[in-house]
Amino acid sequence: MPLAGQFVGDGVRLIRPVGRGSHSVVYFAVSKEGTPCAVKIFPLHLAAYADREYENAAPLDHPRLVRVLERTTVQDQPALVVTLARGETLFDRYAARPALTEERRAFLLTLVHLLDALAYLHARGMVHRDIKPENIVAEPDGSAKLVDFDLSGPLHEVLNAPTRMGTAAFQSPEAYRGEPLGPESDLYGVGVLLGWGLHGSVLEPGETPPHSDDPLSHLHIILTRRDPAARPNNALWARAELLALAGLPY
Ligand SMILES: Nc1ncnc2c1ncn2[C@@H]1O[C@H](COP(=O)(O)OP(=O)(O)OP(=O)(O)O)[C@@H](O)[C@H]1O
Repeated sequence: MPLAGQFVGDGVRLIRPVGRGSHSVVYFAVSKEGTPCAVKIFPLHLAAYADREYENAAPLDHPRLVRVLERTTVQDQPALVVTLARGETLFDRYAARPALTEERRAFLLTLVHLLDALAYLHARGMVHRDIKPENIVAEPDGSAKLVDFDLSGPLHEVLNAPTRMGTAAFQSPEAYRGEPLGPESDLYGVGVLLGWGLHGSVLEPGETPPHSDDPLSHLHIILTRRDPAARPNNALWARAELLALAGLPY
């Protein structure tokens, strides 16, 4: 049976797909009061992802994070009702143009909002572990929200078996090695995003960035240091540095 038109949870009606990830399909939906929201639907065998995302994210409440409202099911598939992030993903928005030359102010605002979200998460003892353009939804002025907490978890979590968290191009070297991850690993992803904005493409891990006269290239280089111990681990410091280098007021 098609999912569009189905009712889930407390009278939430699915309207149409709005995004797709490797673990789920996400629908635009409307609550019974008429409020737009999103419903993230997982295949049955990934119920543990839905449970983990609900456990990790339900207590979170920050303007730069979507809120996970309810754990439910849709035609027996595990699902989450989530507040809607308006706009388009950074991946869609900047697929064909370097963000920092074409839309500097909007992209800087997006990075500031991302760092606000990470500062909140890190202060609560959590790490996102999957910073990438598909997980950041931005409005035309650059206002952004971070989505997708199914890989998130406690800082420096030791898992039963080494697990490579995240998505290859944005993954820190320690995430690639399957080591426990801290705030500096999320900031590595921010650094890769910044490099993408500067150069219009994602560099290969370890690749020397092309020369750039942009003052922000300094921050790109230090946020993508391969040694996690030599990399900044404070999102608020990175936010202040970003604005100072960009010559913008705090
Ligand atoms: N709350 C939301 N509001 C609007 N769109 C959303 C929302 N959550 C997710 N999306 C869209 O759905 C896509 C997939 O969502 P999400 O990243 O949570 O799925 P996933 O299966 O966990 O993906 P991944 O491959 O990163 O593990 C996102 O890239 C985004 O386009």
